[in-house]
Amino acid sequence: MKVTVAGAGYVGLVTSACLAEIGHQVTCIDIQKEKIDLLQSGRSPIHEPGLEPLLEKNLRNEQLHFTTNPHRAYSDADIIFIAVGTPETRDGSADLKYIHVVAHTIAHYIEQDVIVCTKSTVPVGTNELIQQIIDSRKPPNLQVEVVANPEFLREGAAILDFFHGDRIVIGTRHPEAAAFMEQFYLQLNIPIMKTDIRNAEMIKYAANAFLATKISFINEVANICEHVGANIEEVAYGIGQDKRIGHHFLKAGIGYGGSCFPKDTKALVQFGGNLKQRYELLEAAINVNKRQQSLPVKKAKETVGSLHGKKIALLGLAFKADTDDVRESAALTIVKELLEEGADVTAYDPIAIPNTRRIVGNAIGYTEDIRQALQDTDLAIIATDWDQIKHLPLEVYLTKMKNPIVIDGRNCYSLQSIGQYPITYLSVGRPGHPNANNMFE
Ligand SMILES: NC(=O)c1ccc[n+]([C@@H]2O[C@H](COP(=O)([O-])OP(=O)(O)OC[C@H]3O[C@@H](n4cnc5c(N)ncnc54)[C@H](O)[C@@H]3O)[C@@H](O)[C@H]2O)c1
Ligand SMILES: O=c1ccn([C@@H]2O[C@H](COP(=O)(O)OP(=O)(O)O[C@H]3O[C@H](CO)[C@@H](O)[C@H](O)[C@H]3O)[C@@H](O)[C@H]2O)c(=O)[nH]1
Repeated sequence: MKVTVAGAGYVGLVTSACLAEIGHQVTCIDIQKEKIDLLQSGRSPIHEPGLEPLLEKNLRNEQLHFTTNPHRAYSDADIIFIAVGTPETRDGSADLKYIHVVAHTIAHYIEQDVIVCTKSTVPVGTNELIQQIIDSRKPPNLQVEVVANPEFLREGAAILDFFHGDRIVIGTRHPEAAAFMEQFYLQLNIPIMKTDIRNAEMIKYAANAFLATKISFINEVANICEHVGANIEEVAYGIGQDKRIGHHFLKAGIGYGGSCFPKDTKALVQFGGNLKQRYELLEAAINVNKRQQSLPVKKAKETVGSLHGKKIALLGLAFKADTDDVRESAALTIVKELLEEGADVTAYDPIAIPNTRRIVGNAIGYTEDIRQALQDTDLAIIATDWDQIKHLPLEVYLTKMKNPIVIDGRNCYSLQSIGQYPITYLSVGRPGHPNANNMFE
């Protein structure tokens, strides 16, 4: 089948590479020429495990093409996936400007009947708007059916999620389009849920809101654990054993980041606000997350006093391991706060330095050598649970740092192993925190 994917970002590239891999003829279009030039040379603009080999292979065997030419992309497509960005506007709502442009472009260039499938995360009602834009501008003899098909992939595990997702959601009012989509995805052998457009749109926001709330919930519990001398890892395991709760997404830390949870939770709150329907639980989850991202610097000040002139190693910049994405990363909040305190910061990350430098510039130092980052420092803050950090021999903190004080925002080390070294160690929701006390005393 001839498939076109609009947008060569995370979702667009993973969708393009995976659909080519299962035998479709895929054309991926983007408006950024540099991105398309890079992709045509077989290189990926993003770091995603397993993506580059799939891109290379399918480019070579001509299953996959990249273009900036809308006529080439849209005129003879059987199915078009929209995967353009829906970033956050100043008030937190989703900015639909890329969606509007792509809908206009599709209407202008199509030359045959086509299904248009929206993978971008869009507020309820947007797919109906896309349908209206296309219907009012397309050649009158052509039939276009817009389907909501939200994407649930995680960065760092995106290829795995494409082939082994928990479900595929297909939202359409049109039985033939639903049957077409079901057939299209059949070979993936993933449970398919067919529903209407608005339900599909809402499912995506509700899923992200639930997961973000689960993280803020466990972080709240972690903060209480710190003050009563309990251990959040034991507590999370204990509650997760209840099948109704489950073990996933109960890892306490310095909050969620990335391109989705922060943006989609704010969009849902804003969306509710427009309907005069406050979403108070989600507002609280967002506020808890904000506070959580500020915990490392707060703990640093409580431990060493003024940070002015202190030499600090920031270990990890990406919003989570296995990605070079720093969008809404807790590390960026930490950098901002450390700079406000007048600290001298050197950041380590195996792959996210270029993306960070684009935002932060040279206000901090950077290194891909973790030992160099720690050299002669007064304090280290861990912001990402990279394997390189988790597997660092703990002696390195003693041999490299001026003062071995480690504030671990991702609970990278077991208390047992860290306890064998004279390191001042503060993690999230585990004993050893100086504020710990016995509430029953
Ligand atoms: N990143 C994720 O893990 C993820 C997962 C699920 C859903 N989503 C959602 O998918 C959408 C895309 O996310 P992303 O992270 O891939 O975005 P992104 O910002 O990385 O990429 C979007 C791409 O679309 C391109 N684009 C903009 N207008 C275009 C047009 N008219 N024609 C062709 N290309 C155009 C941009 O140049 C950019 O390369 C968003 O709505 C996001 O919320 C993202
Ligand atoms: O127990 C946990 C799990 C995650 N996180 C943090 O939460 C953030 C998001 O992690 P994750 O969900 O793994 O990454 P994303 O790639 O942002 O994926 C989320 O956002 C995507 C975009 O909408 C969805 O498609 C995915 O289903 C959804 O998991 C990261 O900062 C993690 O460090 C925690 O702090 N504790």
